[in-house]
Amino acid sequence: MTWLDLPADHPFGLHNLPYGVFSTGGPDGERRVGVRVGDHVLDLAACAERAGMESAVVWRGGSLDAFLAEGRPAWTAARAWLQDHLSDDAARDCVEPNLVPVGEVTMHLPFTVADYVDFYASEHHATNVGRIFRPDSEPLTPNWKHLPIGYHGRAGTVVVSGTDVVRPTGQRRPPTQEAPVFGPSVRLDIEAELGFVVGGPATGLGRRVDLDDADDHLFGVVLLNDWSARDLQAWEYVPLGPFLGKSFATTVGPWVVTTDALRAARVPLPGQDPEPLPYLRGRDGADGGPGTAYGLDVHVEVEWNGTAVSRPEYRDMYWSPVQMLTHLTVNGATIRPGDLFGSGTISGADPGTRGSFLELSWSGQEPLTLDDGSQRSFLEDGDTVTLRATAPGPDGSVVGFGECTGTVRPAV
Ligand SMILES: O=C(O)/C=C/C(=O)CC(=O)CC(=O)O
Ligand SMILES: [Ca+2]
Ligand SMILES: [Mg+2]
Repeated sequence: MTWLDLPADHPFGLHNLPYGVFSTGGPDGERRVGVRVGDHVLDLAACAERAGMESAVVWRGGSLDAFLAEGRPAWTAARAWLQDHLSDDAARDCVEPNLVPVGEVTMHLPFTVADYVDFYASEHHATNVGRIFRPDSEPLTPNWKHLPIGYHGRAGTVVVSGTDVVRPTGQRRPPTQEAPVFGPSVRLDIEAELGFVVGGPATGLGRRVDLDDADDHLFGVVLLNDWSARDLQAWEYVPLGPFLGKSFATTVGPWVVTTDALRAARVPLPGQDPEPLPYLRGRDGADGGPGTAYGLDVHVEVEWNGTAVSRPEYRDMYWSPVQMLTHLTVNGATIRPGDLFGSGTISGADPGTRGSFLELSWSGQEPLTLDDGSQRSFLEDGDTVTLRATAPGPDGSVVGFGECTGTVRPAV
């Protein structure tokens, strides 16, 4: 217990300490790196400077970029320093003046997104989409259980929670027609995902990251909504995969929860059969615990205009984040700090755990009823979708991710 007096079950207690970038005095205020502590944001550079910490400089500059580049030893040291400082009465003088109530801040994109990749790591999601998009084929393609399938997305349209999403316009082919039409998407959807934030030294061209080293490149985890225009997607994706149906916006949560804070949330994967090729194979954990290719016990909630419509469980994901990162570099492609990769839509076997409206409404055949009595299959203008998540922390504590929200605006 410290002078901060945070309840033990607070999702932003000292066991969490996620990083973000905030301003006060509105969105145009100076951007500062912050750490969420309870219902406050700690101005990290100001606090560290006041404490005479030499490395405080990495937190100046209004983004996490420099800190991400430092790598695992610096991340671990910073976490230990924060935990010490925030629980030491003697440090109250440098902490307290630099705490800003969370209601007074505007949150910004926490880091410069370098390359953005999106995977497809849920067997249930891939099976559902396969059934809906390709009813005449096997739902899972022959490669699906041999490699984590992904595509390269658009880093420049990754936006922070709270940013409006303009309904995309493009080509779609109505079901009864041969020729495409042009106009606003009429099947705008979401995808509830986690995003993994890469840090540490950039790798060189031609090098690959071994599975055992992948963790050292994983700084943290954000909530991620991969907004998807299903009609644009269905018409354009053969043969090269997702393009304009997904590149118009991807929303991330404002808080980067560190992989250090998620140690207690590691769980074994649901099971991989057939066994993957050696470069993707982890080592088993002791006593049935998580191995080196671990899953994460993160509980996600999807809310549509205030109605909770789904509760995806990240532990249902087939591929581990370290397998995704390893696979991403196996051809010698470089990674660098600020790279972001999405897990893919988080869907489980239970219909109440599906992470997209395409699946929840089964492509419009089974509309959902919201609490206000209205019915929905896909998004209407003015609709708001909010993702939330928590994970178990040490000793019965809870790790919060905050919210990842966005409202749909009419097409231009
Ligand atoms: O199976 C398909 O054709 C496409 C599926 C997706 O929507 C791709 C995607 O974004 C991956 C995911 O979120 O799991
Ligand atoms: Ca996706
Ligand atoms: Mg997207």
